[in-house]
Amino acid sequence: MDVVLRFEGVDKSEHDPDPWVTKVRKGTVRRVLAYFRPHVGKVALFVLVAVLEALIVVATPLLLKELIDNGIVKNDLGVVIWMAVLTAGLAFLGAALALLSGYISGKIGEGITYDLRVQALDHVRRLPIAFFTRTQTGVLVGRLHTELIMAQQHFTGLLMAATSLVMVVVVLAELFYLSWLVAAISLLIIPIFLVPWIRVGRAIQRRSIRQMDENAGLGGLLQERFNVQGAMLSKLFGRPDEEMAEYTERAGKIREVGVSLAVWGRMAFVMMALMASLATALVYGIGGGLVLAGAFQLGTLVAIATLLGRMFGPITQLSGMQELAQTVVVSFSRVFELLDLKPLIQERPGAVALEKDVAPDIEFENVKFRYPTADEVSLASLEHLRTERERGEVSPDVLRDVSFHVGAGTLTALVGPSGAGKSTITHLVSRLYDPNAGTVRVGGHDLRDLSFASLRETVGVVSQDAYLFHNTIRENLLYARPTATEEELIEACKGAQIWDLIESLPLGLDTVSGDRGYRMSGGEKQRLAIARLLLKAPTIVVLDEATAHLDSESEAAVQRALKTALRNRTSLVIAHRLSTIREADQILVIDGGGVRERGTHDELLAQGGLYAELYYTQFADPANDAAKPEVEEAELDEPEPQPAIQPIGFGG
Ligand SMILES: Nc1ncnc2c1ncn2[C@@H]1O[C@H](COP(=O)(O)OP(=O)(O)OP(=O)(O)O)[C@@H](O)[C@H]1O
Repeated sequence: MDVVLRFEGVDKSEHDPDPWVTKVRKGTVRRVLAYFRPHVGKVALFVLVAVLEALIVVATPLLLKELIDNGIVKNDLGVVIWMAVLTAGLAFLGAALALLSGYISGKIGEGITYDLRVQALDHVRRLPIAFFTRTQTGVLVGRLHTELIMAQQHFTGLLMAATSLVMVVVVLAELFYLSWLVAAISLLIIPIFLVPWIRVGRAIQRRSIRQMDENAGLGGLLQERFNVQGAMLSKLFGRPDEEMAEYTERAGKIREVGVSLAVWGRMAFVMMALMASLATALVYGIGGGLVLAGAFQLGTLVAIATLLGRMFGPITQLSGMQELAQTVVVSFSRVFELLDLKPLIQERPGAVALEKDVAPDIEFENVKFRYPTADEVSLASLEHLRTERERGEVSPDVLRDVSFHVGAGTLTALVGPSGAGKSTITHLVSRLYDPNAGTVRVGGHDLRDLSFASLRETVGVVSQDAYLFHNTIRENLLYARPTATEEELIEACKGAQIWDLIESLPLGLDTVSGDRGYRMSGGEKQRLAIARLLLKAPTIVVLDEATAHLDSESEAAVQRALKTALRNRTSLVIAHRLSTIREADQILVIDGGGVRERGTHDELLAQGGLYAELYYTQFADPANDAAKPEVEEAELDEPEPQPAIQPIGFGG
């Protein structure tokens, strides 16, 4: 077998050097073996038990020989009874040892997989956001979970195969001791059985891998289509017939490979049984002749036949050992591949913490930034589509020489056309990415000098589409501050204008929200996110004001919630509402990855530049009352009609 495993859902042409295939790097075996180190004691015990098991297996035929030759043939009932009792006793001991061996191999296999899994999870959670934006979630989850389970199973299988090695050696030694002629003949005929057996093994292996591929492919597709957003998109835009055809085709492939696997599995079983029967016939044929010729006794013949019967299982297991070992190495190397991915954003040794509860200022100085390419942050094997890599992806500059200062405790509004770079600027403040040149400072410190813990504490982010875990509202809120009391939770919810709603729910704070829970509107979700922010009480707030999907009532409530959230904090807001923009101490008009204009609303209008243009474009829609200065105060208290089409000028 080639030491490769293919990844799901990717068509591969025959001669294509395929990045979706895991290639085992040099040193991988040594690396796998290193995981054994903490389990050396258990491995030694495992080997000891394997030897004892093998000794019991070879002792039984000797007892049978004794029973026949000195008991039955010599008419001695005492020997017959003793030997029968001893055989039964050994059978019990053998069964107990087999259980013990299974337990130890399970402990070793599970222990090593546990170590690897914990290490991988810890590593992946440290990877930068760029990794997650590049990676197909289903494949990543598969790598961290399903494939590891498989690796563990193969690993345990490998350990069990190792016991077979001990067994075969001991059985062969005894065969030679009993009759070198029969032993030699059996050694010669074993390959005749083994060659087709290995072929069957390979056929099964190939089909198992294909089955995994097909299952993972359908799993990934379902994960994408059957989550709430995916289901919504496919209901609104999907082509049900084509979609169903795709599901059917994939399910058909799974069925096909499943049937083929069942047939080949049965074939393996039949071959085993056939092998054992033919061997028995052969041994009794040749051995019977030798007994008649007086070469050895009847008891020896029975012992040899029994021994051979015991040898086929271990031999067939051994025949698959090399492939099993390769599969284990491949499975591990797929996780190593992840572990070797260096996090682009790391905490500097000796990183400092910002002073708590004091709003710091924010400064961008000649910041240049481009999003990392796939090669820089991700693995080809974790991406679904390969087009970018194949074309030699280049990543254009998104921010070119951005400089600005946000005073401590002030509000800066970012406005500008869609794709201008506003969100990117906010990403740099929370250090989701590091700039390629220039510096981002908070409280006078380069962000790269701050500890992650301090940065997390300082910067709070509310995005447009607030994400909630599938858990109770309470747990979602406590995520921001696990120690918060009931009173603090309620206070935060009141501040975020969401308490009335929560109170009206039958289960209140214990209502399950998130993907499969209580369906919250966009505005409600954002207010809950604001409550989460209030609980966290950061000194810097980064906010992407919601535009879409807010009814006028919840939009007014969100605005009120924001007033509380932004008070006494340094705020950077991607602003979509005139009220926020007018309240800002400074407006930055972002265009083409740079700060094109800066000033207050009135100053910028007076300049008659891009801001004024965007502003009047928005005004061009007479239905857009939100943009009219005179209704701005009222909108915080009373619902008002909203524009049918969102303004394109102030963000996207
Ligand atoms: N993760 C990413 N990887 C690569 N390019 C990205 C990524 N996110 C954004 N971009 C690109 O960076 C540019 C700036 O995007 P950004 O989201 O900062 O714009 P924006 O001003 O916030 O736009 P909008 O108002 O529409 O949200 C765009 O050209 C966008 O395509």
